[in-house]
Amino acid sequence: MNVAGKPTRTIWPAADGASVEIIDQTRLPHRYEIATLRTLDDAAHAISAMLVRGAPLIGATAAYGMWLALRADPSDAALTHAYDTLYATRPTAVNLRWALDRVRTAVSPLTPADRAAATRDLAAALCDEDVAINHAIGQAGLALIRDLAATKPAGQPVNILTHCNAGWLATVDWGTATSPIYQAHDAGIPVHVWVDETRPRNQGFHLTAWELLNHGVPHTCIVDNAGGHLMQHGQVDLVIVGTDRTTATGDVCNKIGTYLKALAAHDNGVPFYVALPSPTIDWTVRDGVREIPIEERGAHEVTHVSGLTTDGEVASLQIPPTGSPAANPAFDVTPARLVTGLLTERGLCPATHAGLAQLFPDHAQIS
Ligand SMILES: CSC[C@@H](O)[C@@H](O)C(=O)COP(=O)(O)O
Repeated sequence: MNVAGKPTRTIWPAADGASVEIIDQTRLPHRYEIATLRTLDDAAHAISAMLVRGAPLIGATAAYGMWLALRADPSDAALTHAYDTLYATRPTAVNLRWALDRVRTAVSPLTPADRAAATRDLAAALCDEDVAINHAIGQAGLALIRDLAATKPAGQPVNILTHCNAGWLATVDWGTATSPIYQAHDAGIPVHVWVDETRPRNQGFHLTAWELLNHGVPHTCIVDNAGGHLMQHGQVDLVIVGTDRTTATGDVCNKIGTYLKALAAHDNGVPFYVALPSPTIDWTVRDGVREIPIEERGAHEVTHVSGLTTDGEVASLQIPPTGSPAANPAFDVTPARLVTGLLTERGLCPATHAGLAQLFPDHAQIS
C-alpha cells in the first residue's frame, strides 16, 4: 500500500544485502520510522516487543530472522537455536510456527554453506506469497461488499466494523480483513469503516486508522464498547476481522474483544466474517477455547496508554491508581457457531471442518 504516495511493504531486505528493514509499528501513528534488523536477536526482539505484529507479518519476520541467524552461523546447532529463539517470541499466532517449519524443512537437508542464501530466497518467496494470498482474500470479500452495496440507497456506504489491525501493517501487504475494504474502495463502492480502538495497545486507533487515512478510506474511530450499540441501531452492515489462529473446526482466535463483537453481531443479525490466509489455519486443533495458547502480556499495556500531547510529543500516561493490579490476556476465541463465514484465498466457506476441508482438501485430515 502507499505511504505518502509511495508503494511500501511492511518488511523488505535492505540494500546492504545483510539486513532487513521494517516499519517500527510501536512508533505509529505519530511517527513513521524504519528499523533495521541485523541479527537473530534483533528479529526476535522486533516480534516480542511488537515492532512488527499481526499473524502473517510475524511469520514473515521469523523467516527473515532465520536468514539473519544462518548468515552468522549456518550450523545445525545454530539452526535449532534460531528456530527455538524465534518460536518463543509470541505463542498465539500459528503463522510463526508455520513459517519456521517451512524454513527448517527446506534448509535442513542443505549443506551449511548453502543455507543462508536459500533461507533469504524462501523468506522473500513467503512474503510474495502473502501478498498474493491477501489480494485473493480481498477478491472474495469484495463480492460480499458489492452485494451489500446493491441493497443500499444510492450513495450510501456499506458500514463495516473491524477490530484490532488486520490491515496491511499486519501482513506484508493488503491486509486480510482490510483487503476487501481497500478493493471495494478502489472499485468505487462507497464504504465506511468503524475502527475499534482495541485496548490495551490500541492497534485500531494507532494502526488501522492510520492505514485507512493514508489510503483515503472513510472511517470513524470508536471506543471498544460502542460496537454493540451501533449494531442495535442498524449502523453496521457487516463485521470483518482477522485471526491469529483458526482451528480445523472453524473456531477463531483473534485480538481480545473479538468474541464480544461476535456476540453482539449474532444478537443483532449482523454478518460476522473472518478473513484468513491458509497459513493461519491450525489443522492440529479442534477446540479453540481449550487448546489455543493465549498470550498473557505485561500489565503496563493495560495500565498505560500512549498518545500525542498538545505539545506534539508522544507520551505515556497511567490510567488506574498506582498499586491496582492488571491482567492482560491478549487474545480470545470466537466459537465457530458465531462466525458467518471464513474469507480465504480460495474463496468463502462456512466456519466448519467440512467447509474448510472442501477448500483445502490437501490438509483436511484432523487428528
Ligand atoms: C492479519 S492479522 C490477524 C491478527 O493477527 C490480528 O487481528 C491481531 O489480532 C493482531 O494482534 P497483535 O497482538 O497486534 O499481533
